[in-house]
Amino acid sequence: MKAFTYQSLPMRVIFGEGALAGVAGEVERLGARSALVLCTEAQRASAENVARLLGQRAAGVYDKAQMHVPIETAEEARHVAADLGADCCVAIGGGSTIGLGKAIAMTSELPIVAIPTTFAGSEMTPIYGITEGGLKRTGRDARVLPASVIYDPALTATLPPRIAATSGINAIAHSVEALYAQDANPIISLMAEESIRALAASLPRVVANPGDAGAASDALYGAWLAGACLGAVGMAIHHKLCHTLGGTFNLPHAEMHTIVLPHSIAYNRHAAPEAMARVSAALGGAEAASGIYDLAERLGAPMALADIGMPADGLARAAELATQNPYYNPRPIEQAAILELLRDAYAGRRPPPA
Ligand SMILES: NC(=O)C1=CN([C@@H]2O[C@H](COP(=O)(O)OP(=O)(O)OC[C@H]3O[C@@H](n4cnc5c(N)ncnc54)[C@H](OP(=O)(O)O)[C@@H]3O)[C@@H](O)[C@H]2O)C=CC1
Ligand SMILES: O=C(O)/C=C\C(=O)CC(=O)O
Repeated sequence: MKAFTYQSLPMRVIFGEGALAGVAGEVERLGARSALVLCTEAQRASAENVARLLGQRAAGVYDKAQMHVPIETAEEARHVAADLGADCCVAIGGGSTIGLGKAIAMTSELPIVAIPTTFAGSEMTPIYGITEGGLKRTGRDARVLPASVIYDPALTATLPPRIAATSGINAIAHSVEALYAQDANPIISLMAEESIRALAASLPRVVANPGDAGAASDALYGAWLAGACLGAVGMAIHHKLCHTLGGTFNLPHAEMHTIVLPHSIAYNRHAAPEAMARVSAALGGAEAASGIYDLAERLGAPMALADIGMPADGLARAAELATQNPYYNPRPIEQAAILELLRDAYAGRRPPPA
């Protein structure tokens, strides 16, 4: 086995049906006494329930979390936390809400208790993303890694099937890229393959029956593993493309990942054969690129960038931006080939056989 480094991330995880009831204990364990509860407007009722569970340890609720964390929202939330004298944030929601908690932690070092309600996996990473002037800036900062994560499958039960499907494939994308990461290692690759297997097997059950607690639990387990992979190793062309498309064209995050992933895999299919074999094994033998495409289609996910608001005349610009300061990738990043990838994703074409 080749030499590698592996560093586990310092956090505590509670997983299971009813785990939400432990939120006050997690805040207390951090030594915090005044938690700002973060959410989106639509999930305010969930946040107010968390505040009730926190009792005297609740400082208030801030309900303006938004996708891609606009800097204006981040700065307003930072002021609210300071004005309330918050000494902790509790983020209940998807990656947008957890991302807001990270933006507050970046400048205040307030610890985060993350309560994910999608499969995005942000709770497991020290990665932040903040959007300013139409460009999304991402980076790694130990201060933004949540101190505690509460996974309660009941909280994903209200996810609309389309969101559950695409958020699950967002998680699969983390694991796919972890398998061919420049700093890939056997431990994370084991987690990545298991993550893809668990998600590919459970997402059809979640979409068919959102109330299936066992399916939700299996999907959340897969998302946890995927998030841990994303937090532990570097990403490649697929995540670079999605950050470019998300930040510059403000496309819906999980749908964008779902549409682009099969094409990113196809781009790398001959440059990372071992990774492709592990994706295929996790899919039960299907070829990696077309297997992910077929899974997404079976889940009823959108399959074309054209259908989620990508302007046709933006493709060349996207290819140009995505190839500036590119992430590591197993295959060399060539702008013309990336533009072809984006055109296939724009049209929603099924990747050709390997
Ligand atoms: N830093 C990191 O490591 C990572 C960051 N991200 C970031 O996170 C964001 C994407 O995360 P994602 O979770 O996909 O997006 P959101 O948090 O925006 O959630 C996606 C959608 O799901 C809805 N939703 C969430 N939870 C529920 C629920 N329990 N019931 C019903 N609807 C629900 C939201 O509705 P509503 O908005 O109305 O609440 C929203 O419409 C992006 O900004 C991305 O960049 C993603 C992965 C990793
Ligand atoms: O954009 C961020 O907040 C940082 C990372 C991610 O979104 C990972 C991903 O693209 O799913």
